[in-house]
Amino acid sequence: MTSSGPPDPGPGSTVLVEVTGVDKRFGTTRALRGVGLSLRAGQCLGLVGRNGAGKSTLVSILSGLIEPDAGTVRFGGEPAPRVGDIARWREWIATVFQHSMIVPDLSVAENVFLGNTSSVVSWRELRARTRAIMREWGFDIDARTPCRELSVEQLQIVEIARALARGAKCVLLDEPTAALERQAARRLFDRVRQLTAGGVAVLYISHHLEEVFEICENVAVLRDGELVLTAPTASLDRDDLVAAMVGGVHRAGEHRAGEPAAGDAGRPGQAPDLEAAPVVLSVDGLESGSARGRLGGVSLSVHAGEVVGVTGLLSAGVATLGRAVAGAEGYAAGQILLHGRRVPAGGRAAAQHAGIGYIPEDRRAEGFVAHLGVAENVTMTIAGDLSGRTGVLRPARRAAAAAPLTARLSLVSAGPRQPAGELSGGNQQKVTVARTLAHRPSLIVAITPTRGVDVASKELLLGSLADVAASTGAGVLLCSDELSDLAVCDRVVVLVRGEVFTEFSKPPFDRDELILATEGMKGTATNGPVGDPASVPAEEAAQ
Ligand SMILES: Nc1ncnc2c1ncn2[C@@H]1O[C@H](COP(=O)(O)OP(=O)(O)OP(=O)(O)O)[C@@H](O)[C@H]1O
Repeated sequence: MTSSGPPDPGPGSTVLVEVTGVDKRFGTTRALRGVGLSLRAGQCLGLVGRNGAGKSTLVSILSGLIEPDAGTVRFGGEPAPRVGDIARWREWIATVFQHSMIVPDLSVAENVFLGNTSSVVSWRELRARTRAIMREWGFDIDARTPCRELSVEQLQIVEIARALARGAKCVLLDEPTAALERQAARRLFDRVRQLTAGGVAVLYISHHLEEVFEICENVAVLRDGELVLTAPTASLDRDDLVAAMVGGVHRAGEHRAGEPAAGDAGRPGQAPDLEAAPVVLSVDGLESGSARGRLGGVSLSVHAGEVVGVTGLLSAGVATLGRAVAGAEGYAAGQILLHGRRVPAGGRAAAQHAGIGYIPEDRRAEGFVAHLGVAENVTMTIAGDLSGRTGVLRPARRAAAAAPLTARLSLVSAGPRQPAGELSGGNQQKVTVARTLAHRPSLIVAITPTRGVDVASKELLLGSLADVAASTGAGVLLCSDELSDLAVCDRVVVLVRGEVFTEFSKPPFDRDELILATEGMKGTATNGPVGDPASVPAEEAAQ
């Protein structure tokens, strides 16, 4: 099953893109070593690997953004254009990145043909061509709409349409469901099938293995920069994939040597009566008019040692609630009390001072300082304690203080001094989490904390949050639309249109009931609990 070179093209399937022996170094980090793979017409190849395995580096090379140190990229049997000749590169490959490359102030048609027009432009013509593409592929978006008015799903469609307009034969989708709701993710799967049926090759990068099983014919696994497995998805099960990713036999519930298992910390000893524990957080009648999801009078509480999940659809106000409690945004009415004391509204510094740790949704904007080293980021909020009376804080002391936290989250870096901005996306998220854990807050607000984190690290991350709650008596407010995150919670509050719709207070929580509740319906349990990977079909996992 293991192979390091490009897999043999099956009969009748044309190899459109072929990568052989690709190496890429960043300083001392060997991000890719001798990687080879093929993208074939009409096939969807999944690309998976742990955080830092080299997926984004390979995507950047395939997208013509960076040059490999060694190895070749061939399009249709010919050497690829030189790096930088973006126009010719886009005739073969177009990438839909996690962060939208759409210009919000331009219309759909302008974005579809952005950088793809001769100097004399007939907008009428471009609109007509955009309409033709939308029609051909069954996309339903008006070519004249300004992109700022579109949803995340529609923006993705515009990016796919842009790829098709350039005649790209291969489309790379990098974590495409990360910001999509369940139904939108399902529609995306249909579009991927449509693309492959039309002869397009798709490279599908995801941490959601269920998605890979659902839509990819083949899957390639990167581990520490090496391609360790390429195989038909039908010949593997989830455990095989995880084993290839982590490098060893990994069965559900097992963990790597030296890493604490999620189960160890999942709900250690199940604190007998959390309701009787003192109230850490009390949210009272919170109202907000936030454009990202309003709140219409939300009240809830979190007790010491308790992990309370908050979930709902994208616009239900889940992130708004988390951001307001963390002091990252203001609110119109209501109050937030920590240990009975009112927390000033809308000030992150004041909230942190009061004891509220924050794992933000947008780690790039709020989570870490890119040019500072890993250890400096992790210990940023405890620098005063570490330097003690002398006021001198040596890098070695920072590194020693950060080490247990980064090890616990299995953070991959070139060392404690590596700038956080150079880390892979998932490892940047781990820096954010480690920093929050470091200052031992009495309440942790985490918003979609496992987004972009690999499947094995998710367990570690969630386990760490639960462990902190159990061992220090901190409260955790876990705001997430990923149902599998909620398995670690003691209670789950479901928001619908900015109001508390219902509460689940007895784990394990039934995923079907949770889904129904997020849609504003109440049902009867029929299926397995959340967090059981075997029982979470792709549409739920795609949340
Ligand atoms: N510009 C850079 N400078 C230094 N190191 C880098 C740079 N870009 C990537 N790396 C390193 O290369 C390795 C591979 O990173 P890459 O982003 O490709 O991983 P990934 O598989 O995409 O991870 P994730 O799942 O977290 O997004 C990591 O160790 C990362 O720190």
